[in-house]
Amino acid sequence: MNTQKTSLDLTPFNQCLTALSDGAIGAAVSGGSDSIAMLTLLADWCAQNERNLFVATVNHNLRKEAASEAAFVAEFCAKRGIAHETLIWSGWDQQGNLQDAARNARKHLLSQWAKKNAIQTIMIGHTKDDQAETVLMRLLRGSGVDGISGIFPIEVADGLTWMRPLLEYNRQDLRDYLVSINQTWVDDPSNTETRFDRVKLRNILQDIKDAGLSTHGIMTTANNMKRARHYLENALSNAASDICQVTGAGSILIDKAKFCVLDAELRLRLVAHCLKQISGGIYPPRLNALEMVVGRLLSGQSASLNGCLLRLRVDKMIEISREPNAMSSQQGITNLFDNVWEITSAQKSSDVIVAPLGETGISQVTDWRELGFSRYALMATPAIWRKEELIAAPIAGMCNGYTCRLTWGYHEFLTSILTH
Ligand SMILES: Nc1ncnc2c1ncn2[C@@H]1O[C@H](COP(=O)(O)OP(=O)(O)OP(=O)(O)O)[C@@H](O)[C@H]1O
Repeated sequence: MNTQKTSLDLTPFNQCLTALSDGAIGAAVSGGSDSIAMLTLLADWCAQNERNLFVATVNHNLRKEAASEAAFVAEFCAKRGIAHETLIWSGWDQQGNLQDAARNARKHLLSQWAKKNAIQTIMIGHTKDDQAETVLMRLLRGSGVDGISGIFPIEVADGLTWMRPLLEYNRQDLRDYLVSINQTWVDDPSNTETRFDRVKLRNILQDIKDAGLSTHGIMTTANNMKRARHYLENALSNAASDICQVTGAGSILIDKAKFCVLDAELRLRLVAHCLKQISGGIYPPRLNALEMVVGRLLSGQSASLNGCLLRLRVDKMIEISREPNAMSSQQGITNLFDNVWEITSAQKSSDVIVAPLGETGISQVTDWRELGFSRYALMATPAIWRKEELIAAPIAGMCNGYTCRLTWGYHEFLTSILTH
């Protein structure tokens, strides 16, 4: 246990860390007060518990001060002998919501960094204030039970554990603590830019507090919703084990007759979970898009969402499969393909391209019908190409020295329904 004398009650922090598994710990640190407070506490905890700590700062390349903020974190780490890396994002295409795009990119960069350093758990500095802002924002957007249950102290996504050890702390208390130990931080000017919804809500929450009202009820609501969410996830897990099958071609089959009589909430959840599983997406689809897709399925029509195709087959099964045009091709056989396929080969393979089999590929494969997989599912399985020439399509039965394995199956599909 951390025994350092501070004005801060370390019980919630230490309690959260009891759930840590072995191995290296990563921390996402922007240089702001929340993540610097987290880093300060973590550095002490890791030193006392002889654990390896790695720190990353994402430079979103959106403000000129970002490089000096990353340097501030790097300097903090250098003084303490902690490994630090700055991860640079240069990918905003000026489309959609900038804050959402930056958050998604950050999560992706942090995941890659963690995998490179064999980090199992990434610490994030979200606080009670972030929780209140998030719940309010989701209320305004019309979220369901999951959204209103807010952010979780521990979450598993993209093969990693994301931990928020400061979720029980107020930002002001963390700042007071930093001041008390003479630790500075950097203030990100975009945290006060009122063009962002989150900043508007932050100011509204402050007005509520200034008016003498407590915002604590927001946390209570979030916790009540978490309980309801837990119940719904269990119900979904039971329903999915009854009506779903996972195919070896990476698609999921749902018995349409049973789907139609399923509770409306469970129908939405089931489709969302299938999409998340198949596309490897970190974020679930938006509720209104999901409702539209479920409506189409109930009336026997096909739909497309989150890079997946949903269609009714002649055998009255709904099949959800990946869409080939949503998958990126890959030079050589290096990482997982489309996040889910593991490909191996005995021969040198740096000159080949891995891309979905697609229309062009499947027309060159004989006997695929005998394998029992649908054409749509097979077209979204990996194929090995040399220029335009198809070399192998292992799942479609054309191996030529290559093997291909789906990294998830029925068991993973069911267990990942239960998020906590
Ligand atoms: N640029 C970044 N690099 C690394 N981690 C980041 C970055 N931005 C945010 N994070 C992580 O996500 C958490 C929540 O981010 P958010 O944007 O809500 O920041 P915040 O509430 O202003 O926190 P902070 O005061 O630490 O910047 C941060 O505490 C930190 O752990």
